[in-house]
Amino acid sequence: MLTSRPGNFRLRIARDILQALVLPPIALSFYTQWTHIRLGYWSLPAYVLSIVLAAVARVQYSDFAQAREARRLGARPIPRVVGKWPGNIDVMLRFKKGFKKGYIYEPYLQLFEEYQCTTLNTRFLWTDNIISMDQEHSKYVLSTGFSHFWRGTAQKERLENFLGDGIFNRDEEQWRMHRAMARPFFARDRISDFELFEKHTHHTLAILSNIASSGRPCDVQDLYARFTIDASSEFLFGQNLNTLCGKLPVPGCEDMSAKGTATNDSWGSFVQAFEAVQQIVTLRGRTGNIWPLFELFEDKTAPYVKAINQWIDPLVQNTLSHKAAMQKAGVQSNLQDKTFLQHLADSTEDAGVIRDQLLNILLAARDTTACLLTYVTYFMAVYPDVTRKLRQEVLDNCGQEAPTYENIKRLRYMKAVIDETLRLYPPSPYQPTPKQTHVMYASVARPYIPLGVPPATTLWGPDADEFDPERWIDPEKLSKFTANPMMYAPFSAGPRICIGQNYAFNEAMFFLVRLLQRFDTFTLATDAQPKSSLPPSEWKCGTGRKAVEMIRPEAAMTLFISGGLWVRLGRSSSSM
Ligand code: HEM
Repeated sequence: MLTSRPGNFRLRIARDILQALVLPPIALSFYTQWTHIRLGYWSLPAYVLSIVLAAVARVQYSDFAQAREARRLGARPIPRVVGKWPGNIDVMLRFKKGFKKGYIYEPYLQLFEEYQCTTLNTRFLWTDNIISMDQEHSKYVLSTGFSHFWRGTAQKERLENFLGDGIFNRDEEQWRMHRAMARPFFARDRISDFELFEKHTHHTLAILSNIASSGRPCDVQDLYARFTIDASSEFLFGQNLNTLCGKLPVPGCEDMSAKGTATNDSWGSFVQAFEAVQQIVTLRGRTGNIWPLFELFEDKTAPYVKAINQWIDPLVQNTLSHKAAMQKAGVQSNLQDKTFLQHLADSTEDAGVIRDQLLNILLAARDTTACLLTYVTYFMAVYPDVTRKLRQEVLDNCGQEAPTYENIKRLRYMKAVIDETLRLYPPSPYQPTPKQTHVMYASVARPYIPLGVPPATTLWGPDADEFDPERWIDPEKLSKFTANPMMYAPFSAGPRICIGQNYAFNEAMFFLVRLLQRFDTFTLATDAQPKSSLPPSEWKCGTGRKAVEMIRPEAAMTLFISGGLWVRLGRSSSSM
């Protein structure tokens, strides 16, 4: 049931090329033979013309069919981007440059502003691609109209080698099965296992204290990723990956990885590969459905996936060996005593499936919560008043003790800081969701656009791009969100809503309590930041967050800070 792999991307592009470039000349050749027309010198131009005419006819027919369908459904067509060059190639090139040099989401924002709308069809190379930051649209795609949408073949083609059979890359039966299998492991008693959080938090803080006492800066983005992967691997797979024990990036001399920094050891190789492959699949998405043309002779993800597998396969093998040993010994354990990985192994012997699901969950659990903690730390560094207020709340409610579930529920200001951070920097900003059945949305990338642009201002008010945790406390400010909850959905919505949301909140809040009990100042260490990752000076002339940003936010499947977040931590005198 689990192993039906989507088609090979080379076969698909070969079929497309055949349809576009070979079939029209063949049809013309049959026609000329049948009608005994001799083309002579005109053969070549006629064949070329047949290709062009067939392409035009295909596009015209698709437009006609869409318009007819829109009339039938009483739908309003989505405005199309009209570039200067055929196939909107000029806009594509502008996007490429914008994503490389500009501020995050800028290419999308510019288009929305140019066309004065919140949903647009970019129609690169005559292929519909809908981008939207419209809340009603999101609600329909993710929730009320869920059954009309799916991940679809295009996404699977892009991600197959990386995420394969995992939950993010599957639809319908396979997705339902993954979700049903994972759900019991996120029940409240399991996700409130604070002993586990304490163990990994303690380890992380010991490292931070050691670095802080020497006055050195630390790339907390890298450290938080180690913390989240160690905690979640033990929580879900019963195995501590112990990445916190590895070598740490050294300020000023560390190589930049695709996202942050990476050490030159086994963990570093995994990180390099894990992040590089995310960049490649993001680029594939931005290139449109012709991306296989650039990978005809090599699947660019292949070497990285190989490196990831080398790191992850021992985990899978351990699980299968454990299962075999249990079976041999005739031991039957119930669900309550199993880890998620053991439960998964009970349903399949296929090491590939186990590996894929493992990787999907690690991606979900590592990068997202690490991103949240990284951006909260960024804001604590930029706004010392926020840090002071957070710390006071922590000391008032928890003193120097490890927080309990009940303590955490009372930390209203901390929850507001987290919500505000997720509003400005949603760790998982895109959820490509193409249509499955007849609806008037062809395919949807759903960028969250929380910045200072007109639509965001219309939703959140004139201070939309400002970091203001009071937005989540002050009743008048909060009423904006309560009247329209879809304007804030960092965990997505509908049947595919994040399954780890409460785990993430518990983990992040637990960690922040312990962090603030020990440290009271956070200072950005731009001297340690790799130079190429600093925000370009021209950003200062921009608007909204771009003008004030002291780091460079970027997105490749998940959000991150280019080059990492380097900070110096000041130890509180009242700490343990
Ligand atoms: C701040 C932290 C987190 C954020 C912002 C977040 C956000 C999201 C979003 C937006 C989705 C939908 C993605 C899509 O449809 O493509 C999602 C799905 C998911 N998340 Fe999270 N997530 C977080 C933490 C976690 C953690 C810690 C775990 C597990 C330990 C987790 C597990 C999952 C899983 C398994 C899915 C797939 C659900 C499905 O397709 O049915 N997430 N998350």
